[in-house]
Amino acid sequence: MRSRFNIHLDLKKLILCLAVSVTVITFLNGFYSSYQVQKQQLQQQTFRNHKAYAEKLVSATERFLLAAQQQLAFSAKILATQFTNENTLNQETQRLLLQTDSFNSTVVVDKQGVVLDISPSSLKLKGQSLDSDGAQQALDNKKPMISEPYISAAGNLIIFISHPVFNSKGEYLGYIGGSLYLKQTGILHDLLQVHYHQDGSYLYVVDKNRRLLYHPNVTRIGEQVFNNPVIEAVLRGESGAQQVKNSQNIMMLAGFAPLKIAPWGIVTQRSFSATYAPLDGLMMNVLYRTLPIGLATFVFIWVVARLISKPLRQLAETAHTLDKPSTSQQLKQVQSWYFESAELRKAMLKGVGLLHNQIGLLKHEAQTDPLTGLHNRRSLELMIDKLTLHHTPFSVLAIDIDFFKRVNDEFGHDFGDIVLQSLATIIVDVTREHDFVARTGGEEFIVILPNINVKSAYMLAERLRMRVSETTIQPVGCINISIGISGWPLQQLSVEEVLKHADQALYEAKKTGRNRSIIDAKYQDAEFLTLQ
Ligand SMILES: Nc1nc2c(ncn2[C@@H]2O[C@H](COP(=O)(O)OP(=O)(O)OP(=O)(O)O)[C@@H](O)[C@H]2O)c(=O)[nH]1
Repeated sequence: MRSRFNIHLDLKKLILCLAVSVTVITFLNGFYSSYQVQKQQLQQQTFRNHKAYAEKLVSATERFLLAAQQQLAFSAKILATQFTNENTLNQETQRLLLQTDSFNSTVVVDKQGVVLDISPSSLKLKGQSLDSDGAQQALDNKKPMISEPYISAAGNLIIFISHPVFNSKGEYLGYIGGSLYLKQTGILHDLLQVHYHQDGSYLYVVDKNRRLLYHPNVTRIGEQVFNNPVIEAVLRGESGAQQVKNSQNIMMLAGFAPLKIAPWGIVTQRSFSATYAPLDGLMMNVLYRTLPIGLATFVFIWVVARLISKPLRQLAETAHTLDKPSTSQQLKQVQSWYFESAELRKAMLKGVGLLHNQIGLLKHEAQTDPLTGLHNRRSLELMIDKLTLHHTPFSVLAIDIDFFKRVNDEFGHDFGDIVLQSLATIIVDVTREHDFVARTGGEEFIVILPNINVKSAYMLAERLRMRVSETTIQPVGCINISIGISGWPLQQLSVEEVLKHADQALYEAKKTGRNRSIIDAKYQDAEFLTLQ
């Protein structure tokens, strides 16, 4: 039956395919898992770092704001007794501006909101009323405060830190304050800029109105940012870390922490691509390191596949020629080194043995006369072909039982068979081992005598005839035979003609009284046979 799949895959290729697929899948799975684990670790690490970083910046910023408030408190104490002394006012505003380096400008304002002194003086606001949000808040609150960001009279985005000034009787005199220009360099800017990472991380500070107080992109300072879950979380007073999409729709890993001293929050973040960039190199490294082992595994599998498939392939190839005599030898040479192939070889050897026995038996039956066990006509033809092929001369005896019909008629067919078998035994007994005896018809026999001339053949025929006539076959008694003799080669006669001449001589013997041997007339003068 034809295979449903006409695929020319051999075992070696199948093993190789299977093993390579398993190896590649295992490798890819390992590679992918390792990538995912590394990525997760990197993400966790980045979250931890950024949260810690945001908290650290919160504490640094709070320290700075606290220090600024303390500096203002110190000045307010001095001004409590010197509020009308212009020199002292000027000294304090300048000292705060230059010594502390905390503010972009400093100012002393009386309780009506009029500027008593301002540094730098280039701002030219002395004597003017301040009506900015920060100034108004400071006057209204009469306590230390940090304002919300607002646009100053000079057009700067400002945060104003102020401290009230009370005299010894506790009367409110005004306040002293310092402003931080959010869009310009200053201590707050420096503080946050110093910490700015060069690895793709950045941070921003946001106030309760979701307004950016600090951002590395200065143009965005003052901008309000809505719908940002990280900003919402930090303004709720939470600190932590999470993934977030920034305003440019870039995925970020963010850490965040709120300030306590002001309603602000600090967010530090890094893009996915910057975070995971080292992974590419790492994974390439893994690939390079795994490659030699992978190649070695492949070679190992290839060799093993060859070893496993070799005996089976040899057995499969031998299976095509089971009827050849050399098959057994070929099977014995197959090195079946593992159980299944060894068993298969054993079974094939057994099968081949049985097959050859069967073939031999059939061959024997095809060339044997079943009654006498002598060669039959087919076998006779093969023998003659062989002799003529090798130019081996031979003589022919054509033998026939005289009046055999009478035996059958008188004793029955079965006893007739016994006579035939007895005659066969006598012929084999009288002839030599390498002479060829065949039963070619009912009671007709042909004997081929290789390398025997017709004269010697005649003498053997006579010996045979005498022996037959002297042998008693129970219950038939004695029988006689007639023999015609010819030989090959003779002149240009073919083998068929030679056999015909033996028949003619036999006919002659019958005609001239039976129980005799006659050499065909053509051979009367032939003393010896010679090759032509
Ligand atoms: N028992 C037996 N008889 C056979 C067999 N084959 C042929 N015969 C018989 O052999 C006989 C041959 O008879 P004929 O051809 O008349 O020859 P014959 O009686 O021997 O007479 P001649 O040959 O002239 O001497 C026939 O009776 C056949 O039936 C066989 O296998 N067994």
